[in-house]
Amino acid sequence: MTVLNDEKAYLARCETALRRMLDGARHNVVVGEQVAGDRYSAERLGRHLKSLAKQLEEEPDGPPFFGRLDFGDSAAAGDHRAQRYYIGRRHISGDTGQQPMVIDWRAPVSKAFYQAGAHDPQGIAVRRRFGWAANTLTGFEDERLESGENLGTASRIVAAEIERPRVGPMRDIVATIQPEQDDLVRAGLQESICVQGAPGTGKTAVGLHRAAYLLYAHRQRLERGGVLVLGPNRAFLGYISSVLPALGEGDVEQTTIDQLLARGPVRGADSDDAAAVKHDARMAEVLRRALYGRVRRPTEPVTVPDHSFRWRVAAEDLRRVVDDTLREAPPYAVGRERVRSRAVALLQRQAEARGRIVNAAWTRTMGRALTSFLDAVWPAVRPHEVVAGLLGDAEALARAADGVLTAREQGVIAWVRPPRTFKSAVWSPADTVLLDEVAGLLERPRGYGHVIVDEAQDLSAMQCRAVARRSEYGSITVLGDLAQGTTPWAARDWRDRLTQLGKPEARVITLATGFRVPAAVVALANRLLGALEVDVPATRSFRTDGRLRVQEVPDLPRAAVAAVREALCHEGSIAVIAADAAVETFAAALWNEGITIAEAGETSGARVSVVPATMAKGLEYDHVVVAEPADIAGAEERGLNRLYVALTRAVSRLDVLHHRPLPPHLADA
Ligand SMILES: Nc1ncnc2c1ncn2[C@@H]1O[C@H](COP(=O)(O)OP(=O)(O)OP(=O)(O)O)[C@@H](O)[C@H]1O
Repeated sequence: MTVLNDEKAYLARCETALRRMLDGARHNVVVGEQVAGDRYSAERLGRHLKSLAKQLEEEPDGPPFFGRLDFGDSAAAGDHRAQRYYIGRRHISGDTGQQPMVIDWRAPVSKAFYQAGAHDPQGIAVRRRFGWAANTLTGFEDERLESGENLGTASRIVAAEIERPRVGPMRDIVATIQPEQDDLVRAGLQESICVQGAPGTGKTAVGLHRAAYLLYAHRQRLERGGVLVLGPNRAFLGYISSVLPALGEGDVEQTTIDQLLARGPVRGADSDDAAAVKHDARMAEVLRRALYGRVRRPTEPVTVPDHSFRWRVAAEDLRRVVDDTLREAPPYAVGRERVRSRAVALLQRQAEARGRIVNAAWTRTMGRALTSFLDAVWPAVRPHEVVAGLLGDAEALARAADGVLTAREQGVIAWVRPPRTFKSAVWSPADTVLLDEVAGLLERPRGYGHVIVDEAQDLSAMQCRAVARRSEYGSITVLGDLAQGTTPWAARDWRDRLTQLGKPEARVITLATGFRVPAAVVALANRLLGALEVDVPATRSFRTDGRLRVQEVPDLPRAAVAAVREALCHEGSIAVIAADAAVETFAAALWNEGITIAEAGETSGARVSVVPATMAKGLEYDHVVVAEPADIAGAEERGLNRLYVALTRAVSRLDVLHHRPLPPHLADA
C-alpha cells in the first residue's frame, strides 16, 4: 500500500510538472513572438511554440505514465545503471537540471520496456506496469527481469487491456505493445516493410504507432514530406481517427486511396470487366502511349519575328530538340518547357551571332512566341483530356493499346456514347486511377516521407502505382492480410504487390497472434482458410475468453433482434453484419423494436450498428451478429474472403445466425 501511495505521490508531481509545462509553453508563445530576431525566425519560433502549447492543451488527459523501469547495477545497464525511468505517452520535464519526470515511449531508453525479458533483461532489475481505471491509479505489477521473472502476456494488466470490452473509437496500445509489434513500430525510416497479419494481430495499431514513432525519431526529415496513412474506407478512418492525436501527433494525413486520387466528381459506374481492365498494370503503358502519341516530330522550320530581324530554326534542329527531350523522359509538362527553352537557345545563338544583345525579357518574349509551335509538337494537355481522348475514340484506343490490350478488352473500356467534349464526360471510380496515372506522367505528384498503406492486399496494380509515385523518395509500411482480399484484383502473394508499390526489396514479416478475436471464434474463421487460395498461417488467438454461438433460426430478423437485445445487457459495441442487400431488412427490424442504430463507423451515441459486409473491413465490435453467412459468401466473387472478414470482427462474442445452410467449410461448426 505504501508503495502504491508513493506512486500516487509521484503521479501528483507529474501532474504539477505537466501544468508547469503548459504554463511555460503559453508564456513562451508570447515571449517567443517578442524576442526572436527577424520576422522569419519569429514566425517560425512562434509557430513551433504555438503548436507545442496547443498540443499540450489538447492532449487528452490520460494517465501520464504506464510503466517504470528500474535499471540494475550490471554492466548491461550501461549508462542507465541504477537509474529509474517512468514511461508515458509524452515526455514530462523535471525541474531545471533534473532528469525528466516521464520519458516518451518512443525514446531510445523506452525500447527496453517493450523488448526486455527474462532471457534478455537488458540491464533491467524491475519492470513495473501500472493499472489504471479511468484516470485513477489502481495498482501495479512487477517483473524482476534480472531474477528471471517474466510475465509477458500472462501479465494481468496486459491481458485486461487486450480483453477489455470495446466501446467508442480505437485506442492506442502504447502501454501493451508486444515485442514483435515493437520491432515493426521502431523499424528505421529508410526501411520499407510489409506486414502480413492475420485478423486482429494489430497491423493497424502497429501502422499508427509506427507513424507516431517515425515522427518522433525523424521529425526534421519528415517535416517537409510528412506521413500519409491510407485506409480502406471512411468508416475505418473514423474508427482510427483518435489514435494519433492521443499520441500527440495530430498532423498525419489519413485518407482513403479514392480520396487521395479524387480529382472531381465521380458519377459513372463500370462493368466488372471494364474495371478489371482499367485497374490492370498494362493500362499504364496504354496511357503513356496515348499521352506521348500527342507529341509530333517537327517537319517545318519555325520563324520568329524580332523587331527588324526574323529568326528561323530548321526543322531538323527542332526535331533533334524534341528527340533529345523524349529520350531524357522528364515528366511531360517539364518536357514541354524543356523543348521551349532549347528552341529559345537556338534562337539566341543566331541572335548573338548577329550581334543582338539578349536579356531575360528577350528570352521571355521569344519563349512566348514559340507557344504555337509547342502547341503543335508538344501540346499542353490535362489528364481528363487524355483519358477522354482515349476512351472516347476507338481508333485512338486501338493505336495506344495495340499489342497491349486485346480487342475484347479495348471494346470493354471504350465509351459507347462518347461525350461531346472531355469536360462533359462522366467519370467512374476506376477512371480515377487512369486520370491519376496521366497526371503522374504530366507532373510528379507531391511525395511523402513515409506512406502507411493499410489493407494493401486490396489495392489494384494501378492503385499501387499511384502510391508508388507518392513514395518514390520515401519509404512505406504495407499492412494487409492476403486472406482478407476481397477486390477482384486482390493480391495472392506479397512480392508482386511490393514490386508494384515500387519497393521490391521490402522485408515481409508475418504476424499470427490475434489480440482481437477470441480462440473459439478464431477456430471457426480458420476453417475457411483452406478455401481462400492463399498461403497464410492460421491465426492463433491470444484470448481464451469470449463466446461463439452458431444457430439455425426460422426467422433471421427476429433472431437478430433477440441476439442484439441480449448483447445490450453487456457492455460494449454491437454490430449486425449482413450481406449489403439485406442491411435494410435488419435495420428496419431493429428500428421497429425501438433499438437505435448508429451509422457504420460512428463511434459515439448509439451502441448498435447494422454493417454491410462490404464495409466491415478493419472495424471491430465487442459483440457481432453475422446474419446469413451463405448470403455474404454468395454476394460476390470473393464472398468467402468477405465472410472471413465478417467472422473476425468480434472482440468478445460472436453470434452466427443462419436460415440457409452454412457454406460447406463452416457446415459442421
Ligand atoms: N499489443 C496490444 N495490446 C493491446 N491491444 C492490442 C495489441 N495489439 C492489438 N491490439 C488490439 O487488437 C485489436 C486489433 O488490432 P488491429 O485492428 O490493429 O488489428 P489488424 O491486424 O489491423 O486487424 P484486421 O486485419 O482484422 O483489420 C485492436 O482493438 C487493438 O487495439
